[in-house]
Amino acid sequence: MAKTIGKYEIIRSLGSGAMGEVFLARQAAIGREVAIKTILANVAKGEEAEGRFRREAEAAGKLSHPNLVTIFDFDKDGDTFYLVMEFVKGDDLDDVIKHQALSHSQFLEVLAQVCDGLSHAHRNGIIHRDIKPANVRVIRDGKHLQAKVMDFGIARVEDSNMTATGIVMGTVSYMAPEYIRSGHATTQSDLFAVGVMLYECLTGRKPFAGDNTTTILFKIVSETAPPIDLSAIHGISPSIRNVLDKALSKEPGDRFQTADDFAKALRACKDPSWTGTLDEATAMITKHQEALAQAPPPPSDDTRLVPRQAPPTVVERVAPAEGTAVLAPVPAGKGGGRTGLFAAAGAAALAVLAGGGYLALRPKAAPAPEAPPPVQAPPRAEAAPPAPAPAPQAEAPRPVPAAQVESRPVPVKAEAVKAEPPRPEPVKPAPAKPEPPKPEATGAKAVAALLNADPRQAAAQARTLAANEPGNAEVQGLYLAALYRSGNAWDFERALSRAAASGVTVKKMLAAAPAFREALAQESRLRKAKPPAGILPDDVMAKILAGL
Ligand SMILES: Nc1ncnc2c1ncn2[C@@H]1O[C@H](COP(=O)(O)OP(=O)(O)OP(=O)(O)O)[C@@H](O)[C@H]1O
Repeated sequence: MAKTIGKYEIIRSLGSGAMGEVFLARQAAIGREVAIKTILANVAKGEEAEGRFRREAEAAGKLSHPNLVTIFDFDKDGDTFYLVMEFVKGDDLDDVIKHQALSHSQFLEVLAQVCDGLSHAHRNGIIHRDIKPANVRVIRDGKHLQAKVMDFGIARVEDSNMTATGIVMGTVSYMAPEYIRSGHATTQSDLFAVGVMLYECLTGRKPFAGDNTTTILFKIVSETAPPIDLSAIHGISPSIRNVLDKALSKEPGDRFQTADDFAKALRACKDPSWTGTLDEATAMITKHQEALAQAPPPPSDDTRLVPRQAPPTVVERVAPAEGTAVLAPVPAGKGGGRTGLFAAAGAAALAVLAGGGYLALRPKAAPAPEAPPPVQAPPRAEAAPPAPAPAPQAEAPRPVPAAQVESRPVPVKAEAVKAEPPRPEPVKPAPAKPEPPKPEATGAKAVAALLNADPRQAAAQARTLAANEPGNAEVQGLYLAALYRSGNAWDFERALSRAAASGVTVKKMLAAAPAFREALAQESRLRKAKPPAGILPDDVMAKILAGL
């Protein structure tokens, strides 16, 4: 190992990652310890590499925030590019998670600070693109807790085309669905990654787990994370489930719109008694109990909510264990710039999902592949019960062309569908399924008849009706009821906004659609339960209340 790099004296190696090696070094002139990240020659190869890395370092160097690692310098020694940054003592968040070394409330504070740092970066036009626990350092100094986001190594200036060298990197478990699909990462993609970390901090497991990259990518794009078990989570608000649902929404528009909003929600959840606008919501809904009480009594299985998770899907195993994915370079001129490049690579990834085998995996510098995530949460003082086992895998489907992957129906093994963890209200056994109406019966009545037996199917049918009759309060209310009974809070929110845009108010739907009244009555009961367990996020509830 060289003893110096530039004007810095190397002390020791701190570790290595996909981009190169990181050293602890000393800046002799001012006696300051720094961390130096060298960039692998093959990563830095290419005509524009130097300019690109310089611009990135320059952009990241302008950031100054207590929750972001400070960049001091960027230079070249011989053929080696290197980045000089603040040396951060402490532990990587992935180690902290592995050992469950913080309370749930402390984990929320760490993630809120990550959001604080990201908020600063986002306001300055920088997207991190590789948010993951290994890139967050946690400093614990007595009671003081500080998080620092590191490694803007693949961060890009918004709107830049600087990835044209053809290499796209990121750790797949934290990639947002839209980043996988299109290669276009936004601030929302960073926030999705924080959502993944939140799930991991709370459960010790990754929300989209799998023993190979293909499975993980497929799950991120098409499956809902297994619901968290609130009874195993202590000392924080049960509203964390709503926060998590929102953060992990597949659609960027359904997530927290800013890192500040996310940080606020996380900090609010540190208070176990916090229910956000729930108190207000409950009080106001109570005012309308009379109206709601006039609704016909709920059907006998009214408390039975369909699991929010998508049914287990079948994925063919092709790729080796998860690592940092490097999507194969596209020759210059063929990819049409960054988006084209990644779109091609994204299509390739989907082709792999379908059994193609295009995605190349580049192992991390450490020779051993990343271990698969533990099936059970690590032991905690509170002795959390074992986490739900991952969805069973069934036999692989026949490969299909990439273009078909997103739209084809996901093969389901009916017996493999798992129920959501118990809700506070008693769960009555589901009645025998009534005969589903004939396929041609697609009117409001048919949808209403399907509501109990198959809310997802009802929602699918009601969606068409709602699109055809945007101004029909009965239909819009029915659609919302079906979404509610499917546990689909994010589509509920979007449908609510669309109805409002068409002049269909909550009041009108309450009057026209008994199923909508029942859904709100159900939500009201769940929210009044101890602990509260409504399925709608607070801001959606606030919208409903605003419409009353
Ligand atoms: N500024 C820093 N201060 C202290 N330690 C650091 C600093 N930057 C990186 N490290 C440590 O150096 C090691 C290697 O970091 P690096 O960012 O290269 O890898 P990584 O994040 O694990 O992987 P990847 O590059 O694939 O994202 C990690 O253990 C990390 O905690």
